[in-house]
Amino acid sequence: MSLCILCFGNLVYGWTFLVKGQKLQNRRLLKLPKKHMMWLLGFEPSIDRKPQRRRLLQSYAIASHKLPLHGYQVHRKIPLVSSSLTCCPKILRVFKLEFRLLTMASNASNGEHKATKPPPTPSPLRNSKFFQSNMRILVTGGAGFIGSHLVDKLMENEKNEVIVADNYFTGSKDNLRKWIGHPRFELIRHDVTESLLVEVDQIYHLACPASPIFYKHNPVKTIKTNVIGTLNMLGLAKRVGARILLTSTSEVYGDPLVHPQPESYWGNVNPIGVRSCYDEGKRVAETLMFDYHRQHGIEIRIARIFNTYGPRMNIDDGRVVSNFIAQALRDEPLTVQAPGTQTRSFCYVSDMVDGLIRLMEGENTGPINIGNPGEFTMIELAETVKELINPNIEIKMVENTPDDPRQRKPDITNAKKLLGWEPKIKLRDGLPLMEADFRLRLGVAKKA
Ligand SMILES: O=c1ccn([C@@H]2O[C@H](COP(=O)(O)OP(=O)(O)O[C@H]3OC[C@@H](O)[C@H](O)[C@H]3O)[C@@H](O)[C@H]2O)c(=O)[nH]1
Repeated sequence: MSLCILCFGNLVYGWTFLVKGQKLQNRRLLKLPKKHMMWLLGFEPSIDRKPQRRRLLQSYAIASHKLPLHGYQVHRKIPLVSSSLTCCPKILRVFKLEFRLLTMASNASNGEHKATKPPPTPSPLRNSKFFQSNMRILVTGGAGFIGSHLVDKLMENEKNEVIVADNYFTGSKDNLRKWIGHPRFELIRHDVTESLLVEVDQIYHLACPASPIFYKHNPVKTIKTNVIGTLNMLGLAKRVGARILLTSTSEVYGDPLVHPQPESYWGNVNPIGVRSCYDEGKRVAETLMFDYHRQHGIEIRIARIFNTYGPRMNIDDGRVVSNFIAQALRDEPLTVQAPGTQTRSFCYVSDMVDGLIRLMEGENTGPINIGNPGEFTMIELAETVKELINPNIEIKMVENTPDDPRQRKPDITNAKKLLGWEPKIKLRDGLPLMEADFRLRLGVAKKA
C-alpha cells in the first residue's frame, strides 16, 4: 500500500491510497503543524507565491511511482506501514482513520451490501478534534428511558461531548438533570421530523415513542418520526460525515413464525395494522439506512432492540414491566393481557446500552439483535413480580390489543460473535433495581 499526499506549505489538500491496484482518494483540507509537515516531506515546507512554480515546485507529492501524480513532483515514497509512521503518531492516527473510512467503500461491509461511494468527508471540525481525541456525539431521544442511560455512559468518557435532541413527547429533562449545565453536555428541544444542523462525529438515533400505547396514540406522527426523522438524521450524517446508529426494534419481526428470531428472518408484519406505524416505520427506517449506505457510503449501524426495562421507565408507560411494578407497588391487580401465554425476553437497560456502544464502535453495520434471550410468558412475569415485590397482589386476566406478537426471543449469536456482547443481568436481578427506582418516584417505602 502506498500513500500520496498533495500539499502546499503546511496545508494538505487531499490524499490517495493505493491498495492492491485500487485507488482510494479523498479531498480534504488539513492544516498540519510545521514539524509534522517537515517530517512528512523530509524538508521544510516553503510557500512560493508564483503560480507556475507553486504547482511545479512547492506542491509536494509523496507517492509510489505507480500513482498518477496529476503533474505534482514526487519527493519520496512512504510505505504505509506502522514502522514508517510511528515517529509521528498524530499523523498516523489521521491517516489510519482516513484509510479505514476509505476502505469501507471497497470492502463488503455487510455481505452483499456494498457501498458505491466512500463515506462523505467528515467536517474539518471532526478532523481537528481527532488531534484532541475528542468525539462529539448526538443522541436523538436522549431524554428518554434508554437514551438517558446511554448519555450517562457516554458522558463517563471525558473525551466525549454529548448533544441531546429531544421533543419531550415521552422523554423528560428530569432524566438528564445531572448533566444540565455540564460543559461537555448540551440539551436541545428538537423534533427530528425537522432538520437539525449540528457538527457531530457520531449520531445515536433513538428518537421515537417506543411503548405501544404511546406510539399508537398518534400513529401518523409515529411513522413521520421513523421515516422523516431518520431521513433527516441520515442527511445530517451525510453532510458532516458522521457515523449513525439506528435503534430499530424486534417489532420488525412482527408476529414471528421463526423462533427464536435471527437477523436473517424477514418477519411477519401486518402492513395495515395498528402497530404498523411503528413496526413498518422502523422497517422503512432500516431500508433508508441501507440505501444511504449503499448509495452515499454513509457509515451505518443498526441495532434491533428487544424488550428493555430498568430505572427511569415512565411509570405509566403502558409496557408490561413498568405496568406490573407500578401495579404491585400501588396494591392494584397485575393486568395480564389474554391469553398470558405470549412470550417476551427482557433485557436490563445497562446491558442494552453496553450493546449499543459496542455496535457503534465496532466494524459491523448490523442489523444486530440486542436483547436478553431469557424468555418468559406474561403469566410467568406476573408471578415473578408478585413473588419479588408484593406476594398479596391479585393477577387479573384482561383483554389484549390487536396484532400482539405471540412469541419473541432474540437469537444473539451475531451479537456474541461480532460484538463480544451478551447480557449479564438476569430478570430476577434486574426487577429489584427497577423496583427501587419506582418506589422512590411513587413515594412507596418498602415494608419492614
Ligand atoms: O399491562 C400489560 C401490558 C402488556 N402486557 C403484555 O405484555 C407483552 C409485552 O407488551 P409491551 O407493551 O411491554 O411491549 P411489546 O413487546 O408489545 O412492544 C415492545 O416491543 C419491543 C420494543 O421495541 C418496544 O418498546 C415495544 O414496542 C404483550 O404481550 C402485552 O399484551 C400485559 O400482559 N399487561
